[in-house]
Amino acid sequence: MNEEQVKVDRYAKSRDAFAWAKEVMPGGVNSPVRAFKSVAGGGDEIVPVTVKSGKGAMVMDVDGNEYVDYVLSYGPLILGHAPEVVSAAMSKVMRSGWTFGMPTEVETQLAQLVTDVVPSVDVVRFVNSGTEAVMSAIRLARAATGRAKVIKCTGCYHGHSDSLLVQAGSGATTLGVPSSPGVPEAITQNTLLVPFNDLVALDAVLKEQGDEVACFVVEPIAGNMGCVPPQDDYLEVVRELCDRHGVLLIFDEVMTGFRVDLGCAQKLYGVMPDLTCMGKVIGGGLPCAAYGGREDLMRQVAPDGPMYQAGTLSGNPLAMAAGLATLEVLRDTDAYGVLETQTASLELGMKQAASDAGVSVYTTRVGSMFGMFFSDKPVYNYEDATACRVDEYAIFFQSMLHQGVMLAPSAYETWFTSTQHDESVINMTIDAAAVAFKKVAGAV
Ligand SMILES: Cc1ncc(COP(=O)(O)O)c(C=O)c1O
Ligand SMILES: N[C@H](C=O)CCC(=O)O
Repeated sequence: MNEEQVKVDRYAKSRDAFAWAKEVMPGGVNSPVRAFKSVAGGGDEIVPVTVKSGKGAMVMDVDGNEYVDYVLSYGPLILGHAPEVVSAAMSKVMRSGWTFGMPTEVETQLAQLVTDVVPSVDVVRFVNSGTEAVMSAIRLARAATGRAKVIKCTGCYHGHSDSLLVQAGSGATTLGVPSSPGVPEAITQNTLLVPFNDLVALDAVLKEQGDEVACFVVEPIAGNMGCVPPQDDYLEVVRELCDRHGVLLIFDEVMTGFRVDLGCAQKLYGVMPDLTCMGKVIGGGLPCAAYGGREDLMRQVAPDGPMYQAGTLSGNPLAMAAGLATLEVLRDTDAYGVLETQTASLELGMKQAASDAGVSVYTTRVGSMFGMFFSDKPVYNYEDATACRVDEYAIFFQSMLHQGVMLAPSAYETWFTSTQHDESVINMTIDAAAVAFKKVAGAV
């Protein structure tokens, strides 16, 4: 599509849909990043695309435009949109009732699979969102240690619970709201911050306040300031430092869990946390998350123990069935091999296209998590990530959108691929990127 065709409004129905949405929802959305605010400065007047349907690697909007999707609902859809096997599993549940507030066999089946494949998880509790999973794991860490303080990394995002909404990544960075009004200082004063990938800073905080710290919570691969993998032996040394100070280590694997390996990032890197938070892929695209870990810790959760945590829809049969069907495919097929090959060729193609256009980018990748920073330098932490040229990302995003490639509407989100992102859609993406990089080069 050329520039003139783009000007003929191919987003007319999305524009109308969004105008209506804005009247009745804050910003017209139910999660801030969806509002396209941080990519509005790319030269064109754009509105968030309103989606009608999705199949495989593609999403379709209300105007009938099709896009190769690298958002994938921010990670859950590792098998692509509407895979038959997941839809069949959900249909079965739909015929026999989908919430009871009583135990069902499907939740135990999913719990069994999770505890079988995630090395550090002996016992698991299902909840409805990643936010709840991390909030509950921290409550458990505080209950188990009798300590109040929590250490988190700048730029890591652990959901929107009050005590963790401090220098958080994702939408909080995108919108320039490092911490939100409405969170009293009394709540965040127990949250200590260190940069990701910085062992010296963690060591220093632990030496000073370690005996007051309940846990260090970290994304093993940071995915909410773009995709930032851990350096060399970062996670191993983190484990040692936590042990030295009696501090529990919580891996927030809401994004990485079942995405980078069936055994999650902990298996990939061979470092075992005390508690693990899971979300996204574990529910196959339905609202579902979980926290789990060492038996002695998890037995402190009510009703086995005193740490209270509950949920009306927790372990919801529809979500359990979708999650179980998804994880079974991941366990029984070469899904991770396919994802690795396809995403490696995406990375290679993007680097080449950028270099051909003379645009400097720094790419990162772990399996099907991909990051591309408009930067001359490597990105190891939040400071590096926020120094990138986000204005160039906005131009790139808009050009990709017009050419039928849906990227996250923020420079600080990870790109995801699915098993359905085959050679043809990857090649189409790389061709579009060649045009988009030229547009960036022309604009600067
Ligand atoms: C690493 C991480 N933790 C926690 C969350 C919060 O999960 P949710 O949005 O399901 O509450 C997210 C994503 O939003 C995430 O990426
Ligand atoms: N980065 C967030 C989760 O991983 C994106 C989801 C959201 O905030 O809507």
